[in-house]
Amino acid sequence: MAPKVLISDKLSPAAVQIFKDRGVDADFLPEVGKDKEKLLELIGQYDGLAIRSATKVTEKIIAAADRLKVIGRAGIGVDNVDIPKATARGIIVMNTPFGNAITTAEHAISMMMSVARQIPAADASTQAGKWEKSRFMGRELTGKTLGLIGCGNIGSIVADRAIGLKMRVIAYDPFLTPERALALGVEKVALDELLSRSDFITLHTPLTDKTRNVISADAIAKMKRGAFLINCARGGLADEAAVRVALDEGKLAGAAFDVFVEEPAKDNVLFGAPNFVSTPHLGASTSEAQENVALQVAEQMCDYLLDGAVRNALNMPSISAEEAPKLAPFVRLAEQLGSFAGQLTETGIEGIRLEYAGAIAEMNVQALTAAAITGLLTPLLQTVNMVSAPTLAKERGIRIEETRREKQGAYETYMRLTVITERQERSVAGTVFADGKPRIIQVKGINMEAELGPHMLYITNEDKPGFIGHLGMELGSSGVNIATFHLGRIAPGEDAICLVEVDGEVPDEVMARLRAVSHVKQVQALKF
Ligand SMILES: NC(=O)c1ccc[n+]([C@@H]2O[C@H](COP(=O)([O-])OP(=O)(O)OC[C@H]3O[C@@H](n4cnc5c(N)ncnc54)[C@H](O)[C@@H]3O)[C@@H](O)[C@H]2O)c1
Ligand SMILES: O=C(O)CC[C@@H](O)C(=O)O
Repeated sequence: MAPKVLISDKLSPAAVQIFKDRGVDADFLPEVGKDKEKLLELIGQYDGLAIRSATKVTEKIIAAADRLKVIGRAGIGVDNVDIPKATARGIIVMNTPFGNAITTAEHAISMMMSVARQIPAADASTQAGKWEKSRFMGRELTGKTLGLIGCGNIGSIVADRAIGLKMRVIAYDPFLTPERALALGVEKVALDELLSRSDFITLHTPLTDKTRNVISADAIAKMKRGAFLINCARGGLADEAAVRVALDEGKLAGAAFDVFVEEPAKDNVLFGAPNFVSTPHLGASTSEAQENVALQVAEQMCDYLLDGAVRNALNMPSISAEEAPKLAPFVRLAEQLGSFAGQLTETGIEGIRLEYAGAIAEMNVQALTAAAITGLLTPLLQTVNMVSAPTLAKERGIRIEETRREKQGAYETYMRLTVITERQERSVAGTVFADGKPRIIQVKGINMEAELGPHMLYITNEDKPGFIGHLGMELGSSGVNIATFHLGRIAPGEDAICLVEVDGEVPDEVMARLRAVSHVKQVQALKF
């Protein structure tokens, strides 16, 4: 029986044709994405679901999706898909990371020009017969400083176009290496410097815990009076109420938003503010981009449904069906080592060294390296997966070194990942035990043995009597339950590391109290 795909958003008809040509039954029902009940009723009949942003693939939808094997997002952002729930049900989530990048970058440039010259207001006034020539005084772009927050696919295209407009481009992006910045012709700066120097600021990051409200009232206070703000990335990167105040007070000369905290935006606090320009999430809406992403998603979904081949999956490594079961725990180990190091890395990564010893050295090391890079980049990049991770690392000028060795020491398999940054080298090593579960066995050369849980605390401290009791008391009195506790140290009295698994997220105020515990040097929450 041919696989069946539901297209529940407005995808280009080109996608329907691809499915048909390749022998996949496709139902094109673009209104279903907006009708939760209808989607819930229908989803159980399909092997594939092709979407844009209107369809919300929630836990409830996934629970009802008995046959679903793949969700294909024609676009970049997958905020509308519950990926952990899809993963738990073995459903692959794939996207098309590059198909609409140029179009979205062009929209950001259009919005910048539009707000700089007050085009929408001038248009409305002119068509109302007012001819208010003296009301609309614009700002020239030439020679002005454009600050990019996020310099990935879209940010770097915006940089290229802005340089063509004779702007000076500066960028804040922790993953931008100096070499990549040089190649793009942008100056890499810290966030505060970007805020204080930019005439125009455009946002190009995913929405994560670290980027939410990156433009807050405090950030706006650091900006130049009369600066402009453009957001064509994700609602929530800017605090909308703070932007409204800044527009009303004239601190910001204008703002242009394509994306909003709540979409569809019907009654937003920014509506009606002075020199505020808006579009209804049109960043990717050109016929070219929609054709690109529709064709790509249809081809990718057919490849998977018909041949089991995986491309641009966000929750599944690209490995053949035969080797998958054997490799799976080692892929998990590689991802955990990468994620561990990535969550502890604050500055630009110059290189990664991967050492494989024992039986692991004979495996599909390329897949394991890709898994390690995926884990490393995931805290900062929205769309990284095992297929794209090596390319993304290369594009960012991150050097990858791999070495394979025979078994040494006590472990049958040993994998060590070392991250080389501008400032330091940090290594973390692990193995997979006979129970198939990955373990961390070394951090910064310090031996320990820890299984990682969903919520971990990474603590570095001086090895002094009383520290463990003090830490336990602090966590206990704050109501934080300890699941597991692992210790390691260089030598008595020297640097020590403590990995604590806790049952749930640790509130900020508790983190602050832990940092104040005597002999503690660093406390960081890690999620796996
Ligand atoms: N408006 C639209 O229709 C539309 C269309 C496509 C993409 N988007 C959105 O645009 C955004 C960028 O997409 P992309 O394809 O360029 O993604 P990308 O993953 O290629 O680039 C994101 C960049 O953000 C950087 N970054 C991550 N965390 C950061 C932080 N805390 N501070 C500064 N930089 C940080 C990363 O290092 C990376 O270089 C995403 O949010 C995406 O969903 C919107
Ligand atoms: O599908 C759209 O129109 C928006 C897509 C965009 O937000 C994306 O993340 O790719």
